[in-house]
Amino acid sequence: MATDSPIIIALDYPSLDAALCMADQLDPARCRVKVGKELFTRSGPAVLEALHGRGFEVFLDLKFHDIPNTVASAVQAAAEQGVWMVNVHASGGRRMMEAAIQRLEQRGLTTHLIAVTVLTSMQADDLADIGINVSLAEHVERLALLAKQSGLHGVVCSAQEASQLHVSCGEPFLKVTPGIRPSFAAANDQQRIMTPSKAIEAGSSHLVIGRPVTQAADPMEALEAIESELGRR
Ligand SMILES: O=C(O)c1cc(=O)[nH]c(=O)n1[C@@H]1O[C@H](COP(=O)(O)O)[C@@H](O)[C@H]1O
Repeated sequence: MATDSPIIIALDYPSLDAALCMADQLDPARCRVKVGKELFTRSGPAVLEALHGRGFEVFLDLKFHDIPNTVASAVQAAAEQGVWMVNVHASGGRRMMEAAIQRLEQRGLTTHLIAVTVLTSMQADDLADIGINVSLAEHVERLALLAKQSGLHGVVCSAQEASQLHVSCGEPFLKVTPGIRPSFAAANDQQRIMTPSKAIEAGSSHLVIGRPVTQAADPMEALEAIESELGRR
């Protein structure tokens, strides 16, 4: 079931049962869901089947980063399981991204392929630690342009960079933004954060939201507060 909601709920849970318990409170007409490293490592493809069976479009967030052939094969494997979106690290480089998108095209697979620019948990200091001495905004833009030139459908970035990428990468180019924090939520380990409404105003196409909903005392109330902030209820 396709939804026009920009909201993607991150199902960061340690077991299939816990993830499905949350999914069963959600409505596939009102959001998509994201399966990340912990849940997929524990439950494997069974979680994708279970979520697809409930009508959800799934973003499989495994952030592949390896040699081109390995990443292309992993992206193909994800797409053949019917996921709506899958991601790689843009820092894997042009040849890696081109191999991945070409593999999808050769097989007629329509899964969205996007690239992580700079993780939303990072600040300028963290980039300096790994030898990157340009500004964070500049590095995000460089990786986003590389993803676009490699033929990818969009990027993962922070909402703080979305308006800049709207200008430099043009449209249509997906800007999937984690680090979303409604005013009622704690930042946790996220550094580059923004509220849901500001993120949409800045040009985010999709908002990835985890703990502000999944760890709220009443997750549905938290989701509804976000929907009303976005004028969707
Ligand atoms: O690719 C991602 O989804 C991602 C990229 C990024 O730069 N930052 C980031 O937080 N994420 C994911 O987005 C989700 C954010 O969750 P919360 O911080 O709980 O809202 C987590 O599942 C992260 O793995």
